[in-house]
This record gives sequence, C-alpha cells and structure tokens, in this order.
Amino acid sequence: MSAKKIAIIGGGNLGSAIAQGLLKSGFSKAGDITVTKRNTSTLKELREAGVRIETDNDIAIREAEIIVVALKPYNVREVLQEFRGSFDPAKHILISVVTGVSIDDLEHVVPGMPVVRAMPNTAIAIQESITCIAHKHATEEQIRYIKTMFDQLGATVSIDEKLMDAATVLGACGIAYALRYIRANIQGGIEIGFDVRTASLIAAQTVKGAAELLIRENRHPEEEIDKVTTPKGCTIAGLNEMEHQGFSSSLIKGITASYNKIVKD
Ligand SMILES: NC(=O)C1=CN([C@@H]2O[C@H](COP(=O)(O)OP(=O)(O)OC[C@H]3O[C@@H](n4cnc5c(N)ncnc54)[C@H](OP(=O)(O)O)[C@@H]3O)[C@@H](O)[C@H]2O)C=CC1
Ligand SMILES: O=C(O)[C@@H]1CCC=N1
Repeated sequence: MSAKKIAIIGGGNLGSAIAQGLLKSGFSKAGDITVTKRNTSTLKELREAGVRIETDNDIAIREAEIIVVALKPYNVREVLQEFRGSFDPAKHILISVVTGVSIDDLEHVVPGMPVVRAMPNTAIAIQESITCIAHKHATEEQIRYIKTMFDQLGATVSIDEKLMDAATVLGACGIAYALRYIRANIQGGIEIGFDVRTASLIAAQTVKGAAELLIRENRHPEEEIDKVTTPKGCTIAGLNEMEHQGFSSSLIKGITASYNKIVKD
C-alpha cells in the first residue's frame, strides 16, 4: 500500500495525538504529515519532529490525499464550508473524528466527498487506540486504506453509524473514566502506605494486566474476578463494599449521562 500524504485539520488534543501515532508507527513519514491550527505555538514538538505545521487549511488540503478533520463539533461545518472548494473527490479521502456530527451533515457541507467517520481515543498517540469506523459512500478501496492506517494505531472495529455516539462514550470518553479509576486506586494506595510513584505503577500496571487478560484470553471479566475472590477473603470484602457504595451503578449512570449529553446537544 503506497504512502499517502495526510493533512490533519485541527491540531488540538486528538489531532496532535493522531499525528504522534502516525509518526511512531512509521505509517507516515514526518514530511508526509501536515497539521493545521490557527495558533501553531502548541505544535512545537511535532514541528521539531519534521511534521509540516500550517495555518492555511487550503494549502494543507490541496497537497494531501487523506484529510483528517479533528475540529470541534461547533465549528466543523463553518470551517469545511469555507474550504469546500479545496476538496477533490477524485483525490481526497475525508475522515471526520468529530463527535456527534453525522456523515450526511458533513457530506452536505462538502458535496461529492464521501465522508468516513472514525472515533479513536487519545491513546492513538502511542498506537493503543480503539478506533470505531463507520461509512456510507466510501469505496471499498478507501475503507481498506483507512482501516490499515488505524490498525497501525491500535485496534479497529467497523460499526454502523448509529452506534457512533455510543462508540464515542465507551471508547473516547472511556480513557478519562479509566484514568479516574486508576487515580482513585492511587489515592487509596497512598492511604494504605505507598508513595505516589509506587502506587501509580502498581495501579496502572494492574489495570493493564486486567485488560490484557480479557483481550488476549477473550475471557469474561467475572470469570477472572472469580479467580481472585478467595472465600471470606479481602477481595470480596472490598468489592462488595464498592458495590454497596454504588460502584458499577455509578459507572453505568456516568456512561449514560455522557451518551445523553451527545445525543441531546
Ligand atoms: N480529545 C479527545 O479525547 C477526543 C476528541 N474527539 C473529537 O475530536 C475533535 C477535536 O477534539 P479535541 O482535539 O479534544 O479538541 P481541541 O480543541 O483540542 O482541538 C481542536 C483544534 O482545532 C483547532 N482549530 C480551530 N479552528 C480551526 C481552523 N479554522 N483551522 C484549523 N484548526 C482549527 C484549534 O486550535 P486553534 O484555536 O489554535 O486553531 C484546536 O486546537 C472534537 O470534535 C472532539 O469531539 C473524539 C474522540 C476523542
Ligand atoms: O468530551 C468530549 O466532548 C470529547 C468527545 C470524546 C472525548 N472528548
């Protein structure tokens, strides 16, 4: 598969993370990536790595083949509208990672351009994203290329577009939920005697190990929990207390609150 030039429109948190992942994976050479932003002072590291930094979206789009739009939902239509004349359906593939803006909406703004929606998370910077992909009018060849690209940046799953908001919550917001869970473990770890560095390492590596048990062995979480919960032991005592305090329920309610926020906005 030949390398294509990539423009990332909107080099903020996610746009920069995608550029970092593309570089780390070797999928793209630095010189083949352009990142755009109005205030480029935050992109110093990418610039130093050889990535092209631009304020002019028109130049970035015209010179690239893959356009990743990583703008905020509130200005994506306005920005794409301004640069609709820069797109060439015969040359460009348009990928939107924008939350809550449909393929139909975006294809209406840039007529003739098939839009693929992708929902990665910030772990894409270290090639550990889960990226959900949905499309309507893209060709099989375009989808194959996009999937190959995101496969280099973690795992991918193809979903129906109607599940994109759910994917945003579980996969993209999920990074924040998981980190808050780890942070709470660190706080607990300090309370029972560890210094913060040791508590952080133990908490983070434990979550990584738990995740790997599911990913590598394809097991159900409860099957693995059963192996840890000694009868009358300390694990079940702690777990039950967490559940009495609403642990699982608070997570489920948080996930549905995030989802409702996207759906109602
Ligand atoms: N952060 C995350 O974890 C995830 C975010 N998303 C989605 O990705 C999108 C981006 O999110 P996030 O990276 O967090 O947001 P940021 O605000 O960090 O990034 C958006 C960037 O767009 C730039 N921008 C604004 N206007 C223009 C313009 N006209 N041309 C070029 N760049 C412009 C802004 O920089 P400046 O003002 O300097 O131009 C800003 O850095 C959102 O739609 C979000 O919902 C999806 C999954 C995960
Ligand atoms: O919080 C947000 O709105 C965005 C969407 C997914 C992650 N961050």
